[in-house]
Amino acid sequence: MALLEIRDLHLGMRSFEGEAHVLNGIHLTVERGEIWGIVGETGCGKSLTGLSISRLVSTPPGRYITGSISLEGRNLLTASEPEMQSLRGRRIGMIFQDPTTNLNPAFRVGEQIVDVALHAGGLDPSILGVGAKASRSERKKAARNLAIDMLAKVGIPKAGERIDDYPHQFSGGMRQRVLIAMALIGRPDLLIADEPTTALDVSVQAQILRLLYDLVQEHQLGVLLITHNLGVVAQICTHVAVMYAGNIIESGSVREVFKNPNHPYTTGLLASVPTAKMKRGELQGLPGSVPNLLAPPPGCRFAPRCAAVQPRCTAAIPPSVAVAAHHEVACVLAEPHASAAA
Ligand SMILES: Nc1ncnc2c1ncn2[C@@H]1O[C@H](COP(=O)(O)OP(=O)(O)OP(=O)(O)O)[C@@H](O)[C@H]1O
Repeated sequence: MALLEIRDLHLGMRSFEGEAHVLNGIHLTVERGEIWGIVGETGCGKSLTGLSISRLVSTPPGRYITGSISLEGRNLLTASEPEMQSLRGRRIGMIFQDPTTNLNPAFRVGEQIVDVALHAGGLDPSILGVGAKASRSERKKAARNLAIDMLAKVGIPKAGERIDDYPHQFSGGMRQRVLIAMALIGRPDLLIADEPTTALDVSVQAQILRLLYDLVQEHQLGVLLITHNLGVVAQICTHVAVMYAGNIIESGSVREVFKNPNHPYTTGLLASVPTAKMKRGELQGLPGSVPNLLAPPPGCRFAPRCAAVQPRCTAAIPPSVAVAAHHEVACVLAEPHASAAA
């Protein structure tokens, strides 16, 4: 059974201007030990996919959500709110972009991480390693020790002392490490990391990504890494899902998709990445912009920007077809490759 299985996920949002169909039939399967890079231009639905899995899309503005999201067979869309709360504290870990807004400046780092450890320990006593009859002070002590261990594990030097500092006494990279420690303290099976290193300088970014990679090797969790950075995906992800205007238009193993991109959007996205070897003026951008999701174009939503558009592209959304093992593409251009692969 897959760790995470998303089938035909649709999400609608209501705003002052009208109703936007922001996720438009997402399919995704994540196994343990896989790190999926979710990429695509701004506004294509990456964050809302992550928030839908943890069921954190508030209603309103969320209007409807249909399809299924299964965590080892349990459909999260039909789970009760208390069940979701315990899943979020234990089996699903989340890291968001900005460490300054996700730590409360008024409380010591230790108090915040110990709270998370106590919550996780309440859901699964084995996490704290104390018996069911342990007193509150014994549980608190175990939670503090666990918090210090986790902080040390994510590379906070002198964790036993730093745990009593306030967030403003930590650098941006260290605050992000604290958030990673918090997300991992419940030993999650699935980690959703939404641009976890965007606000950090490149050397800290590299350290944190290395840490994530090592943790996946050690604990065999599944990760969804939402990012704009295709270089990061090439470095640490095993798989990639390319999103465009609410759909996954190409997905598969990083090696296969990056070596042999089939969808014109993926090709354009890869051509937009600057490299040190490029000559001045050689960098290509993608012409046009993501469509307004209040009134998306008919058929393939990329058609108005596509240089290879054909009349049938606007008739219906092309189905996703396998063009090789671990490589699927939703584009009419991929159909001949699909028959050849079959
Ligand atoms: N609360 C909301 N109300 C209405 N529409 C929303 C709301 N939140 C997001 N959207 C719309 O949903 C679409 C997808 O948003 P989402 O945040 O998932 O994009 P994203 O791919 O993560 O973008 P970015 O890379 O900029 O974070 C966007 O068009 C956005 O305008």
